[in-house]
Amino acid sequence: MTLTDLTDAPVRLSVSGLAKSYDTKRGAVPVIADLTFDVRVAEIACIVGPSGIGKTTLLKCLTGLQSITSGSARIDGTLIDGPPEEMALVFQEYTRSLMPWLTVEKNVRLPLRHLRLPAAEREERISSALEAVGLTGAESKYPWQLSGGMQQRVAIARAIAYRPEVLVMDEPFASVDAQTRFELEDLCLRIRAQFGMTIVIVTHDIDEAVYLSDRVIVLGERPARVTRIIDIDFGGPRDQLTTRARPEFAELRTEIFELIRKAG
Ligand SMILES: Nc1ncnc2c1ncn2[C@@H]1O[C@H](COP(=O)(O)OP(=O)(O)OP(=O)(O)O)[C@@H](O)[C@H]1O
Repeated sequence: MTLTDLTDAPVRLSVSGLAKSYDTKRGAVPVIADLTFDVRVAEIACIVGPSGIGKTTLLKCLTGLQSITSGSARIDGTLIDGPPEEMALVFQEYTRSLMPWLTVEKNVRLPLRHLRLPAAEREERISSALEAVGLTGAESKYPWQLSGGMQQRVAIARAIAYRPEVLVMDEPFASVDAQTRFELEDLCLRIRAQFGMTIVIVTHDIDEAVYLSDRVIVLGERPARVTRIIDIDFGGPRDQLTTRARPEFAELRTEIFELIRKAG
């Protein structure tokens, strides 16, 4: 499969009629009413919507950290009813997700302890993950010796060393400066190309969603429903300057902005 024919790729993540209520002292509070969408193998899907609509709640349901009230989420056809082995999660708060007392290399090594890998493969995964994120040579540094962007690269390296089928990211670039954000977005595109991972990202940044996505899933209404699913095809490799300068880019941005504004 090439990255130009993703529409023919099999469905990896399938969400069907997913609803979620939180049990509170005042009773069950519905947050998500009804979400249905698919994400195919090696696609990048961004989830956008107004603040408080339930984006993080959706990611928690997909990663098995929260139970689903009704409906279902499946990965390769298997029902998600706990944290799936095939998934890895990257949070916005890299400072809280990395272990400050462990070196970069040991942070990346951590989740591999649970996989019974031959030693050579384990070492290869660690070094290729660090290489993929441009951190070769920083193995013995501690997270607190690195910039925010580099720390988020470590968190991403840790996720990709695990080689998940689906990489889930919750506002992963919200805490870094604009230049680093562009670099990390391009890193995402490279990871998808190199490892064929399916990537699901929650973002508040509409431009980021348009730049990265094969499909943008717009949430609206309260409790949340899918307002629209927008397929994005720029017909070739993406580039921060030329892709963002295209007229279709501006049209898509405006369309999504309007949808979110109406939904908010
Ligand atoms: N554990 C919980 N118990 C009860 N209500 C919760 C819980 N977690 C989240 N909520 C509520 O669910 C709603 C959706 O929250 P969520 O964080 O999923 O939205 P979001 O779209 O990710 O928000 P933002 O864009 O601001 O990050 C909010 O009203 C929130 O207060």
